[in-house]
Amino acid sequence: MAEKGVNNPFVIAQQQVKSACDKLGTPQEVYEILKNPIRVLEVSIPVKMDDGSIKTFVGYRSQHNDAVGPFKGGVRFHQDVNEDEVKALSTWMTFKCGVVGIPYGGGKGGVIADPFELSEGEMERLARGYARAIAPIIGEKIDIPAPDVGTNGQVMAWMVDEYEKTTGRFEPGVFTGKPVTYYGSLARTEATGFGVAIMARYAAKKLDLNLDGIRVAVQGFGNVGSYAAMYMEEMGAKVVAVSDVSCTLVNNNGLNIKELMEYSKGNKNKMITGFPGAEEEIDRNAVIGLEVDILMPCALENVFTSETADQVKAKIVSEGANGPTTPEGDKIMSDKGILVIPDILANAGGVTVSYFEWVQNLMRYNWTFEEVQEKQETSMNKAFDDIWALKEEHNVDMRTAAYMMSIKRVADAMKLRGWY
Ligand SMILES: NC(=O)C1=CN([C@@H]2O[C@H](COP(=O)(O)OP(=O)(O)OC[C@H]3O[C@@H](n4cnc5c(N)ncnc54)[C@H](OP(=O)(O)O)[C@@H]3O)[C@@H](O)[C@H]2O)C=CC1
Ligand SMILES: O=C(O)CCC(=O)C(=O)O
Repeated sequence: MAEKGVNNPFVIAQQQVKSACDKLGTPQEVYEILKNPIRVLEVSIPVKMDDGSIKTFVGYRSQHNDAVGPFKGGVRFHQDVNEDEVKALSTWMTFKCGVVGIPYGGGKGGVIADPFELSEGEMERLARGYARAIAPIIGEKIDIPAPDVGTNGQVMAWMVDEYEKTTGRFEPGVFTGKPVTYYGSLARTEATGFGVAIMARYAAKKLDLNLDGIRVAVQGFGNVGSYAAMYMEEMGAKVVAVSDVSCTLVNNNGLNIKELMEYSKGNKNKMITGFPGAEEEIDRNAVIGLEVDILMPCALENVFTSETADQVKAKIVSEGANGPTTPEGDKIMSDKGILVIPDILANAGGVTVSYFEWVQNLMRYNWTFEEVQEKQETSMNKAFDDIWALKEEHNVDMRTAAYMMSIKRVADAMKLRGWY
């Protein structure tokens, strides 16, 4: 999905930034600074495998911009990770943090590895090796990684432990997305999916759509997709389709999402195939063309492209994944009148609650689940309203408006700091 040539995500990220800079009329220095990450580190991680052999994995940490605050962004373990993908993801993080107005810049990490091919022990040694390798450039006030595709709270806990062993400093806030029992925040695990759902609900309200019985399809059933689906169901919608790499499950009366979450946990590689509560199983890619009102891409990049965007029948697309839509895909969906809630807004709940986790870590204090979700919702609804107002004022789509708002914040900080 994240190929280097066709639909290169970094080229797309640069185009998105450039087109919003042009709309804003920023001085050319702004794009000149924002077009590339400030630093990209490539690391080589030797891992002792269970059979006694040594296998070397390649990893990256890209630090895009820290004008507003420390670099922030997840770490992806996936076989298709590459340098340009990590650079794009770090660029998107800068502007995502700007959208919700949290005091961070953008960073992102990745390791070329298929987690499903690794035993738990190999996964732990890889996570620790990566944390050791990037330790010189991260820190609680410098760069704060978190989970992304293929990583989770346990991986973050290993990394915090390894960071302490490597540096001699106990800084639990150097990674976020940790388990609640080890310096994590309540409501972080749910945060990204919850945000994708509440942004869809907010958009539905704008379009006068009632959520009761509304048809929803979700692509990807990992951390983001599963909670997005669960919250949509709780809000009264019917989640009629869910996909992962194995298939798309369909049930026109609505899938029981909690049962599906339980089922996939116990299934090989956490897959959804074989779920008894589905009416039928169809091709995994068919999910995007189904007759639904709301579509939630929660997997990887380049889902809605010049070749596929035309299949979309939904009225609202809430982007849980980073970079699911290419600029051509955006144009096609916009021409069809589809309201696309851009990734840097729709999935900003994860980093927002990571920020709350970090604040709690620095204070050595804990908030309740309800407090965290309430703060998240207030922050994301405000971002939605601000972006909506800009979209109306400049007659642009929500993605361009989101970039315009965020670029202005980052550019103001760079100006005040004397970067241009
Ligand atoms: N975790 C977070 O807090 C945040 C994540 N995001 C973004 O959300 C997206 C998902 O991340 P997350 O849920 O954490 O990752 P996970 O690893 O938990 O889940 C990814 C899911 O995507 C599925 N998937 C992969 N390829 C395909 C495909 N071709 N078709 C259908 N499904 C597919 C996977 O299936 P399988 O398991 O079968 O391989 C899995 O269900 C990513 O783009 C990520 O960057 C954005 C903000 C925050
Ligand atoms: O929680 C975080 O810090 C970052 C999450 C992330 O990687 C993302 O929003 O893409």
